[in-house]
Amino acid sequence: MTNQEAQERIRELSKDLHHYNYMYYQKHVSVVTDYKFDKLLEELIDLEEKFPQFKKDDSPSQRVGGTITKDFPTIKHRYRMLSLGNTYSKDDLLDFDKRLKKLLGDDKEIEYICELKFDGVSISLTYENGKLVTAATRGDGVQGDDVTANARTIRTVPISIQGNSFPANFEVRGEVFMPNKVFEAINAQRVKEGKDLYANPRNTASGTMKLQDSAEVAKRKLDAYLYFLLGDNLPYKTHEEAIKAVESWGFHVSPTYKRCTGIDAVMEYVNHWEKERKNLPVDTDGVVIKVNDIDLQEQLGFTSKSPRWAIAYKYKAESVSTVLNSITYQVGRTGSVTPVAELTPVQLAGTTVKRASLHNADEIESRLQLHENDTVFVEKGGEIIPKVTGVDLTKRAANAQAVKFIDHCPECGTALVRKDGEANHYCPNEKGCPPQIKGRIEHFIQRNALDIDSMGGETINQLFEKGLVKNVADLYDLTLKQLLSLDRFGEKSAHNLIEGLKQSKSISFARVLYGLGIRFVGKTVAQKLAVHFKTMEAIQKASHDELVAVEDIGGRIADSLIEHFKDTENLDVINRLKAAGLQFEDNTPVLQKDSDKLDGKTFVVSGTFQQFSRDEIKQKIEANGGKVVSSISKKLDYLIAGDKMGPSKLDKAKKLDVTMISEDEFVQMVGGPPQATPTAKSVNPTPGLFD
Ligand SMILES: NC(=O)c1ccc[n+]([C@@H]2O[C@H](COP(=O)([O-])OP(=O)(O)OC[C@H]3O[C@@H](n4cnc5c(N)ncnc54)[C@H](O)[C@@H]3O)[C@@H](O)[C@H]2O)c1
Ligand SMILES: [Zn+2]
Repeated sequence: MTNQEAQERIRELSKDLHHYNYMYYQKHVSVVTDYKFDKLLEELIDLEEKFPQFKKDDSPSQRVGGTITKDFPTIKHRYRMLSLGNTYSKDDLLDFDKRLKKLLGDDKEIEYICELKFDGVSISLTYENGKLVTAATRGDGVQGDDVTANARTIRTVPISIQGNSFPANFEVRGEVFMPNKVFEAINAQRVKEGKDLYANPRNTASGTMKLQDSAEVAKRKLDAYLYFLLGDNLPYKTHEEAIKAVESWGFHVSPTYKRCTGIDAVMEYVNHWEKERKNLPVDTDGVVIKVNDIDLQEQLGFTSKSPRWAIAYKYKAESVSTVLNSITYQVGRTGSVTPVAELTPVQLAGTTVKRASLHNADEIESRLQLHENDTVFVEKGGEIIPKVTGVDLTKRAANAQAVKFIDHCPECGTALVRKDGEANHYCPNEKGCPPQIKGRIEHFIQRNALDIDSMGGETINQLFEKGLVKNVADLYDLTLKQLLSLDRFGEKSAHNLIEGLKQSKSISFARVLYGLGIRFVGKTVAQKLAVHFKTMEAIQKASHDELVAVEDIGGRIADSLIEHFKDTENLDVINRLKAAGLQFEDNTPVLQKDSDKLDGKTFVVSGTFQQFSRDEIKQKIEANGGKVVSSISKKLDYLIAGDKMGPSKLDKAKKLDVTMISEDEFVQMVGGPPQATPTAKSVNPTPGLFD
């Protein structure tokens, strides 16, 4: 390779790697596989070693890959957060062990701690006097994003540590991840909603940690494993002791770590988990091998990017090649079109793979540049949904045609549209496109909406095919006779369905509104709209300004509502549902505002009370302008402590110095029990459930 070629290649590699880093850390998207990324980085490091004159200070080989964003305040790390040297080769592990022995000038077997390498996002948590004060992402290693509010939603991250055997100031580091079960459930829900699938748990976890709304983060049920303790003058001599201490303070430490003396024992651990890791509830992409003795760690020190006393051995994602037979296109409830690769069946990581996700047009035409009958590589992205990762160009026929994304809906023939800035194509034929119509009916009858569980997908199919149901209002015109004309539909099923429809007439307005499937009107939004406007009529009449004045209703939602009500067919459906007797008025009792005495104050209610039920006390707080929250934090104004309050609540409140008041003190604050509420008390049978 000439100097010029090397310079050119280094420039090219640096540019690509910078781009992949940007996409991975900022956009939570893997443009290439980790394996490919690591190989390119290795090539760059290699070239820079041979041609050091072309190595730049800002080369991806010299810096931790992440960056900070402008969406969050920045936190400067007290101790730099580094990356790890990594390898896919077992020989390199032997070299690593040899290198360390040489550096230490001692031939004695080294004691290592092996841990699994969890595939998520790194997090740094700092504690002062046992209280969580900050949580930061790794960022560029020097400073990271302040994601404290989001980290607080992770149930296994203690906000306050029990006991008193911990250092006054310390930092713990670990990995925030999304358990595979949670990831699958989220994707299953997205399928139902006709939305794009998330690619893998790691990117979903990293995207989730960067959400602005921590209530949304809480719903995503992230978890965290901690694996590193830092602080000044800590008493621990080994990494293992430190980890055990971290565990004893109530942090979530994966029990999979193991002390291994000598590299042979390390190899055994690596080999054991290569298969076994597939049974874990979380993705792992390798093993991290750390020198156990902290003195030795200090002797070995760091390079610019990673500690010399640790290395990551990464398992190669299993990949197979197979033939792409065709591409099919699925149209979801919202009209979004998802391409799916139909493959010659092949065995992969224990299952037969026949289909793989292709995401969108860019994936097909730009990233993969698929041609007909290509031989493609398939990997299990995050071990779950198989994914086409690349094309074996050596097997491509000379005359193969490039695949073009369809331009018309495969279901109804309407020209597809793609909105600016969106990756997906949509079929705009909302009213006439069968999967969209059927999808809307499925949405309407689901458990969170009208809850008509006597009706399944197959029934909807038949009703649609026979022309009996074209929209949700048609459901209420169905007759017993029509139902009995359906295949495999007996008396009993027919009666059940009619009964289900009848019962749905008492379902609350908020759920009916949600069931209509208006774009962007999810469960919470529907609830807010129903409570605020009380009637469908009022919502229909509301102006854009009036809509966005409601808490949590943004411009996009308002636009969508206004758009929906402009359509005469939609109005017709609403009117027919009304005529059929469905609820279009909110009848949750009107809360009378007593005063503004508690304006801006937050409360946690815990235990049981003499004069109030918990719901009453909550109503009273709100009626006086206060807000009820569910968890005790430093920022909390008052904890109203009743009888049988949970001891952990009490402890926490004391630790955080939260003001605790009794029921009587609360009554004095607002004056008298609520007038509007009935006398019968609904005592909460399980104290602690509410808070
Ligand atoms: N596919 C892509 O486009 C793309 C782009 C950028 C980076 N990446 C991937 O990310 C890697 C670089 O990321 P990185 O710098 O975080 O390095 P890394 O993933 O190789 O290792 C360091 C990280 O491992 C994590 N970790 C998990 N378990 C751990 C444990 N038990 N002990 C210590 N650390 C543990 C920590 O978060 C730590 O920051 C690349 O090697 C590549 O595989 C992929
Ligand atoms: Zn269509």
